[in-house]
Amino acid sequence: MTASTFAIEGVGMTRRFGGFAALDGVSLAVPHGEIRGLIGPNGAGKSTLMDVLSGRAQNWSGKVAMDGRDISGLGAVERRRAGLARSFQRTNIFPDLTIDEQVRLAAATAEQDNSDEVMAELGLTELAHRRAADVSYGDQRRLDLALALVGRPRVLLLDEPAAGLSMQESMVLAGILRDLAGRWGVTVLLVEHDMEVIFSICSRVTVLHLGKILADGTPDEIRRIPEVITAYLGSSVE
Ligand SMILES: Nc1ncnc2c1ncn2[C@@H]1O[C@H](COP(=O)(O)OP(=O)(O)OP(=O)(O)O)[C@@H](O)[C@H]1O
Repeated sequence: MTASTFAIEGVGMTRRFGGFAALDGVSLAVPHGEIRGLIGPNGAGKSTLMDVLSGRAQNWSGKVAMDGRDISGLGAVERRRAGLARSFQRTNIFPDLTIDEQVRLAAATAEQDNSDEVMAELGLTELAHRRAADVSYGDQRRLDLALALVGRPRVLLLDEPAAGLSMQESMVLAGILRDLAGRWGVTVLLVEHDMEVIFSICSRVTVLHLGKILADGTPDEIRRIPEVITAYLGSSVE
């Protein structure tokens, strides 16, 4: 056990492109075991924030800590070894490799190889020997999630895992994620445009707008904020 209550914490995170601040002094702390939603309109800075937390960003300032340990100086691979995994907005798979090959490849960068367990949890065992290009889009999204989950990371950063899925497929994926995160004790930061997914599995939601935090609260609090209603929920709250 550590003294810190926060599995992942970013303090004063700033990233500029020229004179433009894509991320402008953002601080965010996610307690152990929480599934935190991160929402905001296109260009709000969500992917930039994920880049800074995961170690992919160059030229940023501020601090990132896991369990209270400053990991700001670590690169993406070192952070992954430290238990911080990330999935990407666009599918990150190699079309010509089999599902089994890709999961094992991802496991090579993690501390423990639990490929079989992850494939079973995500319903990929039956498809393990098929090429990624030959399975359905929904299966590919579950493979993306498997690649992030292999090695049982302590913290998982997910960038739109439900993108392109039907409502039903999205809710199934959300259920798998909630169940696994709960059983494995994974802390999750989830960027997702699908509000049904966000509101169904997140205990708190942070709203990012123009590189700053606009609001932070429970799903019930967030769904009453006028900017959120306008951007995501149409004119009615109910
Ligand atoms: N490499 C880059 N060079 C210049 N500007 C960039 C770069 N990457 C991001 N930006 C700008 O930074 C801002 C934040 O982008 P970011 O991708 O983080 O937003 P986002 O909230 O993830 O958006 P989306 O929901 O569309 O993915 C945008 O205005 C974007 O144009």
